[in-house]
Amino acid sequence: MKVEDVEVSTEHWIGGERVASAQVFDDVSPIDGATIAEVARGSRREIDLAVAAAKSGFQAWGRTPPQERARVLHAIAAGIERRLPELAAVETRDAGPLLRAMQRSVVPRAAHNFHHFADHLSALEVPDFETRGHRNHVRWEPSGVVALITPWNAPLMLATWKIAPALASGAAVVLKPAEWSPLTASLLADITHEAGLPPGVFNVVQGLGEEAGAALVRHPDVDRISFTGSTQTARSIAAAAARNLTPLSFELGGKSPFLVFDDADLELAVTHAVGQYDHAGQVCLAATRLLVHRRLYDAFLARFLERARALRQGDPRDPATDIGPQIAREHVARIDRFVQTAIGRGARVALGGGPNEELGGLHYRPTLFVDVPDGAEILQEEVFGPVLTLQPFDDDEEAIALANGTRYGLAAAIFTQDRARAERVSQRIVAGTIWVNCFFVRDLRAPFGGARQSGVGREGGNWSFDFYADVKNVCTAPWNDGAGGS
Ligand SMILES: NC(=O)C1=CN([C@@H]2O[C@H](COP(=O)(O)OP(=O)(O)OC[C@H]3O[C@@H](n4cnc5c(N)ncnc54)[C@H](O)[C@@H]3O)[C@@H](O)[C@H]2O)C=CC1
Ligand SMILES: O=C(O)/C=C/C=C(\O)C(=O)O
Repeated sequence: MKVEDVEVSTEHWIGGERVASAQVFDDVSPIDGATIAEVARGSRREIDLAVAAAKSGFQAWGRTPPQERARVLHAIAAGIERRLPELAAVETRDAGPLLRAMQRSVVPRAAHNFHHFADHLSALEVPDFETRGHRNHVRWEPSGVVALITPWNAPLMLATWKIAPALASGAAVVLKPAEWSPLTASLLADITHEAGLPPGVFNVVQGLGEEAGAALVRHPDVDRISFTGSTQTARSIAAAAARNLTPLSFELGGKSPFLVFDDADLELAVTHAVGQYDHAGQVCLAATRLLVHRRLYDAFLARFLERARALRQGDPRDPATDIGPQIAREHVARIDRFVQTAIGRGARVALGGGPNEELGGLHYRPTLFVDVPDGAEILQEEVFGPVLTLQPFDDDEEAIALANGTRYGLAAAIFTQDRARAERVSQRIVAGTIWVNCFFVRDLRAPFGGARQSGVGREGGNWSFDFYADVKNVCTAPWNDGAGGS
């Protein structure tokens, strides 16, 4: 079928072929609430087929020389680059991100995910060290079938962030994309095929989490599970994985702090603080708890409100739009529940505070809470919408205590012009990633993941290979064949 004039298959991609299901589910666009596709609703049957196809595809792919794997990955990246306009248009219609962000950064990042892990594979440095004349030689061996489960908020970018290192390591993949934004995964399947990836090495099963997703994670032939999504879903996946002792990697929710010290560059800090509304706040990393030194508090608040009031909500395809819609009406209602509960607890709305009905109710107004009572839910739970809180602090100790005061530990942002303070505070904040005087600067060699309830394990660079591959050490005694060495 056609979405934004692009031909997109709504069937699964299994063993190099399109496969239908008896049942379908509706894919609704967040732009106008229209049903844009009826997508195959996979069940245990399709998961069994896909895992079997991956197992079979793995036999040859796992033995394919790294240079050849890297070549195919670069070809996939080139396919993504070639089809950038289509991928951007379809994902914007499907999930609601700004079209210009898709074109400028998200689709290029998806291609970069493949280029990066292809290059990483080619340059993989194999540790080799000696123990009393014995040589230890470390190898990353292909592991088998990898199950990938991804969320709706950044479907193409987050799926390729996992698919690329999994394929690079020699594994075969079964991807279950989120049911709220399933379409670019289907286009990606076409791209992998055009790039020459052999049948069965990459499979996509569409469907609902509790049905197709649950069947995939409990499958005994799955060798790895990598999941990005909510902390709540992670618990049921961990329980399923426990039955087969399947190794898992989780990238989960967050409630990241944004610390502005009294020596910070105020304009820089405000620019990044307002940026936390990007993608209508549907970003796991979003630093939604603004913690500002009391001396800067009033100036920060005034400047923040001025900048945030200038943001334009609208159609994400319009270049003048800064903030697009939320993913679904249910999600708008969920965000509003958090906001109304906060108001009920006595938090004061300094900005926004409800859906933008003038735009049809799928947009939520950028919202800022001040004077929030200690312990309020809005300071603790991930809203996953354009809702920020602002709290003052008096000294570094209080800032650190507030920053660490949730069950999450995904990321943090620190704004200060004092290097020593940045170093000291970074050491004490519990988070997988800390940005100092910047935000969302990503290098794919860096470890990425969350502490506490924000994740299990790290991906990125060697950490991805350590997870997706079977790491093996070969320890060899000195040879007595006259050739020397071990
Ligand atoms: N740490 C990170 O890198 C990121 C984390 N996220 C987190 O993702 C969440 C938002 O995404 P959602 O799609 O709402 O999360 P979700 O947890 O509801 O769903 C994520 C995926 O899991 C599947 N799923 C649901 N129940 C399942 C089950 N029982 N078994 C197997 N699979 C199941 C869904 O179909 C979907 O594909 C937020 O909490 C956000 O913070 C989002 C992006 C990045
Ligand atoms: O850069 C990454 O690998 C992950 C980024 C996460 C998001 O973009 C998100 O949650 O939206």
